[in-house]
Amino acid sequence: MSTPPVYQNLIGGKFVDSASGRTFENRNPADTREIIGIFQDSDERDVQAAVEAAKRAYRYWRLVPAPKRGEILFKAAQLLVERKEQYARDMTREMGKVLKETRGDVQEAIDMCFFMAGEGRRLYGQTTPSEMPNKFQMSVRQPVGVCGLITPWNFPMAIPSWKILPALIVGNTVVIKPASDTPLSVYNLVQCLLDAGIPDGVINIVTGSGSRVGEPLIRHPDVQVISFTGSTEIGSKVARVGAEGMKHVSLEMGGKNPMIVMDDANLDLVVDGAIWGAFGTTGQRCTATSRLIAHRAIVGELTERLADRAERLKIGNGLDETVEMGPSINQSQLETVQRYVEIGASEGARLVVGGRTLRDGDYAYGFFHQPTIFADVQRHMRIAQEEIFGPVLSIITVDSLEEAIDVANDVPYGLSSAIYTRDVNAAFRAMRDLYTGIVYVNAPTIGAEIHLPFGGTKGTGNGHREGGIQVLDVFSEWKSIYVDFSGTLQRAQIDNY
Ligand SMILES: NC(=O)C1=CN([C@@H]2O[C@H](COP(=O)(O)OP(=O)(O)OC[C@H]3O[C@@H](n4cnc5c(N)ncnc54)[C@H](OP(=O)(O)O)[C@@H]3O)[C@@H](O)[C@H]2O)C=CC1
Ligand SMILES: O=C(O)CCC(=O)C(=O)O
Repeated sequence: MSTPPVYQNLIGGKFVDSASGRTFENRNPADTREIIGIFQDSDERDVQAAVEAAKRAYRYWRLVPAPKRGEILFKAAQLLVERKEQYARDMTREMGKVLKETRGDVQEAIDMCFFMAGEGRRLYGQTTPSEMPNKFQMSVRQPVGVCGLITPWNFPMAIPSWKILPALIVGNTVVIKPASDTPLSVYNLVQCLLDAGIPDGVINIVTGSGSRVGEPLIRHPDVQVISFTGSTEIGSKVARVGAEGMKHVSLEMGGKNPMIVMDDANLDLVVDGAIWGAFGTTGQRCTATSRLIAHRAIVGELTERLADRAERLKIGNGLDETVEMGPSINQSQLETVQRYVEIGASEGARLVVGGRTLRDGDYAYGFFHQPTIFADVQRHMRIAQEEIFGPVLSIITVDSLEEAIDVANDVPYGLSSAIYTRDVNAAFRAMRDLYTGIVYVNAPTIGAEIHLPFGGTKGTGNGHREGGIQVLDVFSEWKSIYVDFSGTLQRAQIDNY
């Protein structure tokens, strides 16, 4: 076997070893015998050096005209296009999802890069008329400073791009801590930005554990913005620390996404949508369809058809183009799936298909689990309330649209939802009443596009959005500017206040 490549931290434009000299391995979740790379096991000292570098670079980068920053991003997007296939293959090896999906992940980074490049020529502010004669006023966005970005493993390039690119276009500098399961995709993205001409210190990468790298990063007094995607447990910690330091904090923490299927729905569409919504990316999307809320009139036929399709899904190494579902990301995630399967059975849900870990033959060295469907699930069971982040779909039966919407909203999360119906009135009522950040009509809960806001209500986040121009609010401050060109002290101004 060839020696795995070694990746160093990127600090101030230089690739350097961690202060401790320690490293860790990144292995392929479909075949853990394969080491993807050796990465730096960093600590607080490396975070300190990276934040200092980002702080120095900020003095220069914030003054680079935004259209120039946009040109660099545009060039990076072109490089990503050229390297897309290689990066998708790297991502499948480090994360496990199938090639079609990793190509989509890189494509999202490309889209975000072009989108934010264009923002370099907009970054629109406002002008308003003044209450005074001879006075002009406007509001402009200004950068905030050093941004600390903490990213998950399920969208190893897309999610980092949703954070890095808006931060940079506004004029901030960044320190990113990638998920330890998928750091390579962040290196690939950043390499394109470096090759496109991003100056030293504007982007810094520090790899290592959440506790030794993530924590010091969020606590660092010179980090003004924290953008985090991951678990609710860590997200709430980030929020608490951020509040103490009066930082901008943006959190995206998952979902328990419902797909409502009414009795008039096109079941061919539903079966396709539910299979990819639930089992695409092995269920490891925060937008994954994890609850199917089906009308009693069609639930029997739908359950049978879904079970048949799920049973025939080809599971394996995502580099094989015929494979449809890859492994879970790691042993702990696989154990979570197993635990929830046991919980579902013990709660009295009916296991329709799947439910087992795959260990034989080609599966022996990976974290594979069968696509699993439970029927007769009651709305308050744990498998209907808690995010599993694995290939498990719960089917809940309802008798009306009102009940379906009530069940759909009755969870602690509010990221994405879907309704399948041919009744335009039902569709509009669902669009109005589903309390989620994203609603799909006759499409599954996955597949967001980057130029609309992405994020959710309730426990999904803290009110911010990634994607769309709304993401710029996380990475900027508004400054209102008043220019008085009368040459005198205007009386009305004094009298008014
Ligand atoms: N909303 C989403 O898209 C995602 C949701 N999840 C949810 O989270 C669950 C667990 O996944 P997991 O990867 O463990 O999620 P985590 O929240 O632990 O990890 C997300 C990121 O936070 C980092 N991190 C971990 N601990 C800390 C800390 N104390 N301070 C700062 N940063 C930290 C991680 O680093 P490191 O990788 O080094 O641990 C990683 O980069 C999943 O089952 C799923 O429910 C997970 C991923 C994405
Ligand atoms: O499929 C989507 O809508 C995007 C999903 C996503 O970004 C996520 O699961 O974190």
